[in-house]
Amino acid sequence: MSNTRIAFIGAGNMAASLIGGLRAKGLEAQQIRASDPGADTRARVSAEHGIDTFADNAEAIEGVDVVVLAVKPQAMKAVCESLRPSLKPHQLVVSIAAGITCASMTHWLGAQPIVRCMPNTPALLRKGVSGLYATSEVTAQQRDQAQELLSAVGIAVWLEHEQQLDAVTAVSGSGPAYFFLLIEAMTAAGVKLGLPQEVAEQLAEQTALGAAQMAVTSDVDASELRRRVTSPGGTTQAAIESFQAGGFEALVEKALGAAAHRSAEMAEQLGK
Ligand SMILES: NC(=O)C1=CN([C@@H]2O[C@H](COP(=O)(O)OP(=O)(O)OC[C@H]3O[C@@H](n4cnc5c(N)ncnc54)[C@H](OP(=O)(O)O)[C@@H]3O)[C@@H](O)[C@H]2O)C=CC1
Ligand SMILES: O=C(O)[C@@H]1CCC=N1
Repeated sequence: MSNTRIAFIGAGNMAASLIGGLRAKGLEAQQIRASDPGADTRARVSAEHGIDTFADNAEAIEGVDVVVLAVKPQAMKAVCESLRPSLKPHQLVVSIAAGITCASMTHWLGAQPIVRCMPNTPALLRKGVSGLYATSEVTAQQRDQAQELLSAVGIAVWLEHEQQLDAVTAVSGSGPAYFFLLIEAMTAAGVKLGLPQEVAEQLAEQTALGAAQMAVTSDVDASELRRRVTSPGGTTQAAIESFQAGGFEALVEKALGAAAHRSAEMAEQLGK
C-alpha cells in the first residue's frame, strides 16, 4: 500500500470516509485522486484531504493501481461503460456499490480484476466492517491492496462466495441504521416514561456504545452478556419477555431477509 495509487470514482459519503482512513494511515495526498460531477463535492474533498479532484472519470484513473467505484448502484452501468476505454488490464477495480455483481461489472467493463465489497458508515470513525469478495483475476498483491484499503476504515472480512455479500449487506451494510432506529425508539420511550429528551438520548446512545464495546471486547458471547444483565424476576427480564412476546427475533430475521432480498433484486434489476 505504501506506494499504491488510488482513484475514487464518486466522492460522496463512503468515498470521503475511505479517503480519510487512508490519509490517517499515512497515504500521501498525491497517491489519492477522486472524480465527481459536483463542483462543491470536489472542492470539499480536495480541501479536507488535500487530494487532486477531477470532473472527468477517465482523467482521474490515469496511472493509478486501484480504481474504487463509489457511486450509487443506479449510476454503476454508465460509469463502468464510460471507464472501459481508459482502464488498463492491470488496474484493480474495487466496487462498494450495493447489489451490483462482478458479472455485471465484467460485462460493462470488460475482463478486469474486480474486488466487490460492502463497507458501512462507521467507516467514517474507522470503526467500519466490510465484506470483500475477489474474482479469480485478482492477484495476491491486489487482494492485499483491497484488504489495506478497507482495513484503513475498520475490519475487512473476505468471503468465499459472492452471494454472501447479500447477507453482509443485510447484517452490517445496512446494520448501523437498525441500531440508530433502536436508539431513536429507546429515546422516545424514555421521554414517554418521563425523561427530558436530551437525557433520554444520552442514556440510549451511551448504552449502545457501552454494550457494543462489551460485546466486542468480552470473551463471552452476547447471550451470556445479556444473561448477566438479566436478574431473575427483575426489570430486564420484564423487558426481554415483552420484546420476545412481540416476536423480536422473528422480526429481525424478517427485516434482514428483506434487506438481503433487496440486494439480490437490485442485482437483477440494475445488472442488465
Ligand atoms: N451509505 C451507506 O451506508 C453505504 C453505501 N454503500 C454504497 O456506496 C456507494 C456510494 O454511496 P454513498 O457514498 O452513500 O453515496 P453518495 O451519493 O454520497 O456518493 C456518490 C457520489 O457519486 C457521484 N456521482 C454520480 N454520478 C457519477 C459519475 N458518473 N461519475 C462520478 N461520480 C458520480 C455523486 O454525485 P451527485 O450527488 O452529484 O450525483 C455523489 O457525489 C453506493 O453504491 C452504495 O450502495 C455501501 C455501503 C454502505
Ligand atoms: O441502503 C443501501 O442500499 C445502502 C447499502 C448498505 C447501506 N446503504
